[in-house]
Amino acid sequence: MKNELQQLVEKYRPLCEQGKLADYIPVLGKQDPRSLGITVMTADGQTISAGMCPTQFTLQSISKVITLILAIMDCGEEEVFSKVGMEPTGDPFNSIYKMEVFAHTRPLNPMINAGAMVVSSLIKGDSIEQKVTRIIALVKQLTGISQVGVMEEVYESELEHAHRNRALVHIIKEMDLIKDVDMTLHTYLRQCAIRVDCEGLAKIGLCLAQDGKNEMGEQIIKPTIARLAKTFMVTCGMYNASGEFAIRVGIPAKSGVSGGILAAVPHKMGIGIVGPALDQKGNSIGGVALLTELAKRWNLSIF
Ligand SMILES: NC(=O)CC[C@H](N)C(=O)O
Repeated sequence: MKNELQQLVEKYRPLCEQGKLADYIPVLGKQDPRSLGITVMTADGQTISAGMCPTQFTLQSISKVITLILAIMDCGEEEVFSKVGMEPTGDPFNSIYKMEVFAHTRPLNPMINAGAMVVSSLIKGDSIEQKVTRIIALVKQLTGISQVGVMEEVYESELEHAHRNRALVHIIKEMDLIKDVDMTLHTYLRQCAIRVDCEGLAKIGLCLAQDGKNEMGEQIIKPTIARLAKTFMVTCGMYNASGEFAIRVGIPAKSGVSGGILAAVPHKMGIGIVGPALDQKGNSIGGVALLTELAKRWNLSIF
């Protein structure tokens, strides 16, 4: 298995040169575009890693899955879904288009930036710090990494250029979906800058794959919430490439502009990938290719 993974990483590493770093967050533009790595953690207890990847990277949009889980734990499904919908948009993650043109009363889903900011505002805590500490606590519990924290450099870098997210947070304020604009924006940007590694992502994936039970068999997330998270990953997890990804790969997955991909193969394995060079829709170009071939070889599609 290790050799096979290593060969696949080597096969797709050259493809990374065709991708582009997410330089709209300047610090992310400094990553090595040729790095690509993967960790697979199986339900029967094996952990296999291959490739070369940054030892640590930020969750970015992958954090949207974690905060959705936490907000539902905190407030319940009913309250969360009174403020954010369940439908894919078919638009880029930071698009303002549908928020405006169709005068929706709430963002279409929790995996786009507007929806994720509404979700972050629902997390219990009286300050940015309290909310983010609770998000980090869940990430620690899920990944088993004790050193989880915010990569301040990435947070600062994004904050300086967060014009579109500032626009979106004001739109959701106007819709009366959040109370505090600054608290919401900063909580969201800090959750995006939480540091993880490939193994951590694979662990989160395995926990979701096992209906909320971690590798020790402890129930960390209720099965109903784990199911909900996986369903959103299938319908909206890969931005406006989610349809094609479901057909070609067929695994619940969530990507981030750091090049990370979190994937959960029900009852089989969790997969963590990072490859910072992105395709046009913002997904890791090498990571998606790697996962596509892996899904075929190992027959991983849930469909
Ligand atoms: N797709 C992403 O990973 C986007 C996350 C990023 N922090 C942003 O809001 O733009």
